[in-house]
Amino acid sequence: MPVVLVFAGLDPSGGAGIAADLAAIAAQGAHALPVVTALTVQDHNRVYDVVPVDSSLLARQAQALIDSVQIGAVKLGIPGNRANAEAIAALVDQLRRRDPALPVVLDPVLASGHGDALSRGDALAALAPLLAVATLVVPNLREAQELGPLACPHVLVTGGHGDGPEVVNRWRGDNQEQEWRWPRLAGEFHGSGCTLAAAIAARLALGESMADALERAQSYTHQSLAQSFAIGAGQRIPQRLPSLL
Ligand SMILES: Cc1ncc(CO)c(N)n1
Repeated sequence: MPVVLVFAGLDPSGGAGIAADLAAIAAQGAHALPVVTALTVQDHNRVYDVVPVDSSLLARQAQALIDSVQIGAVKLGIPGNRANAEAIAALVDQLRRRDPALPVVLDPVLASGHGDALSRGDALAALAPLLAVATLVVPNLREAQELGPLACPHVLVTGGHGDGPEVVNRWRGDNQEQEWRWPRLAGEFHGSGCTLAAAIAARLALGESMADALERAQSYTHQSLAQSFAIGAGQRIPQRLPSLL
C-alpha cells in the first residue's frame, strides 16, 4: 500500500487540515500517516486559536513511523510555528538520505480564507524551512504573491481565490509548464487547498508522474467541491469520499 506521511493541524470541523488529508489520501487508494502539528480552535468559517504541538513530541511521532514504514510521499500542511517547521524539515532531510527522489508536497498556508492566523508567530518565517525541502508547492494566488519567487522544483498556483468564470491553475515544473481551467463553482469551500495538496501527494506516492498526479488530483478536487455539503451557514465542506462522489 502506498503511504503518505502527513504533517498538518487538527481542524475539529473536519473540513480542513489533517481530517481533510486523511479522506483525500484514502480516496486516491493510499494510506495516510497523520502526524498532528497543532490543535486549532475553529469552525468551518473562522479560526479562533492555534496551539502548536511540542516539537520534540512531533519529531518522536514521525520518527517511530520513519523507522518502520516505507514512506512514498510527504504532505506538509500548517507547521503551527517555526520550531515545528524546523523539526519537520530535519525529518524530511533524514527521509531524503534514504530516498533522494521522495516527493514532498507543501500547502503553504499563510492564513485562513478569512485571513485568520494559522500560525503562532510569523507565518512567513515558519514556512521558510518547509519551502527549502518541498519538491512541489501549491500556493493560491494570494499566497503566491506574498511568498514571491519560489525556488522549488515545481509550483502549482491555484486560482480558486480569483474571479471570472473559470478557475485557472498554473504549473511551472523543471522544464514543463501547463495550465488547467475548471468551471468556477458557486459558493466558498473549507479545506479545498488541503484536499488538492493531499490528493497530489497520494498520487505521487502511487508512482504517477507529476503531470498525471496534478491533473487527476485537480479533477478529484473539482468533483469534491461540486458535490460539497453544508454543515451550517457559510463555507461548504468538500465531499471527499469516492463512494459518494
Ligand atoms: C488545521 C488547518 N489547516 C489548514 C487550514 C486551511 O484551510 C485550516 N483552516 N486548518
